[in-house]
Amino acid sequence: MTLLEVQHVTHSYPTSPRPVLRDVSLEVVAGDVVAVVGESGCGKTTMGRLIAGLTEPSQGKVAFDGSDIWSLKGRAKKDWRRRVQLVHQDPYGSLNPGLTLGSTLAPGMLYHKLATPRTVDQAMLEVLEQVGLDPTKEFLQRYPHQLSGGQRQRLSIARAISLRPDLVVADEVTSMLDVSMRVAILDLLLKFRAERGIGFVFISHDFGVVRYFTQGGRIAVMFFGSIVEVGPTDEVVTAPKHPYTQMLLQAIPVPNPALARQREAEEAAAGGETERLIGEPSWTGCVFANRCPLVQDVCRTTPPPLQQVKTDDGTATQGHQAACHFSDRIPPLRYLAHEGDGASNQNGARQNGVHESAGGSGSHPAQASVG
Ligand SMILES: Nc1ncnc2c1ncn2[C@@H]1O[C@H](COP(=O)(O)OP(=O)(O)OP(=O)(O)O)[C@@H](O)[C@H]1O
Repeated sequence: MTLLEVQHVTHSYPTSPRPVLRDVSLEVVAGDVVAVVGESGCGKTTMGRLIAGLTEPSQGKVAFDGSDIWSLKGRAKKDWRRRVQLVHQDPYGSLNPGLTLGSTLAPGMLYHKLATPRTVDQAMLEVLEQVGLDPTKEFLQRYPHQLSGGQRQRLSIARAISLRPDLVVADEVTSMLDVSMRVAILDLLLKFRAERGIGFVFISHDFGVVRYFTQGGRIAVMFFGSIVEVGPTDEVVTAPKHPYTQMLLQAIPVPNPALARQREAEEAAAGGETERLIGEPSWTGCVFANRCPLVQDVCRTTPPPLQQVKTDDGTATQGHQAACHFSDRIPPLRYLAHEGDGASNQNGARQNGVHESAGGSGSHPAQASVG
């Protein structure tokens, strides 16, 4: 069942010279996880705010459970407000410093009738326990500044989860945490996904984190307000069909030192990646044309539509789309970030003080960053 539909959304801020989102569409099925990944300023947070109903799109529609969220009224609106929750990048900014933890959690549960004044204390203690915080009445008396960064993020998650949402928009939820906390927070969210079937729109600039969180889900890659590739996580990370996705993946550090040195040498011989990574977007043809290593004349004049990619045997891959005139000519990835990472990834996890459960898959979120 489709829970969320972003349909042809274009969005401009009054002060922005160009739209910050351009004809963006995205679907999230109930219980599914879809990541939006791209470099800083590409429009990810704007997308999250539109989905959470904090910003109204200039054009296009955001629909939840089949209804345009901006047409909802009365009980349906109240219900939608509970069912879609946003967890921010900055737990410091999203929590009221003047409210105790109890006063932070209780009002939402009472307003949505998920607890009564008699049961709310017990309900809050249960939520604290579920997110790994101290489930005691004394803890509920604390203020946000008395918590560590990781505890504050757990509290933000508690506030969202306490309302029993169907969809959580998680916007850069680990970016302000040190590496030792990242995996724990990601695993906590994944636990809620597995146990409660909560769907996620997971926003991050960090492809390593995205790959870890969206196993079995989907990834949408955004470049300057446009989705340039979307598809199942496995396919996008192993066989990207847009040069920008490929660039982001190639930027993930390779844990194997010999491979890393080889890659550096090849990049230096090819003139380096830096020039390409700082090129301005093109506004006439393909948005990526000015940075693209494969650019052709047509790319500078004609924007490529987001369309089904072809697999090697010529069949279209269900749900894997790319906006590139030459997506069938993208060469295979030269270096996969999980290559040769068995022991070295675990060593990296130890060095970084991160527990090892995330290292074995070769997609350790402490090791990869883009943008
Ligand atoms: N309220 C606003 N008013 C005007 N411009 C804005 C506003 N919010 C964001 N922008 C601009 O819109 C563009 C997209 O910003 P957005 O925060 O959505 O991107 P992002 O990918 O989340 O980046 P970051 O990770 O740095 O937050 C940027 O150029 C930004 O400067």
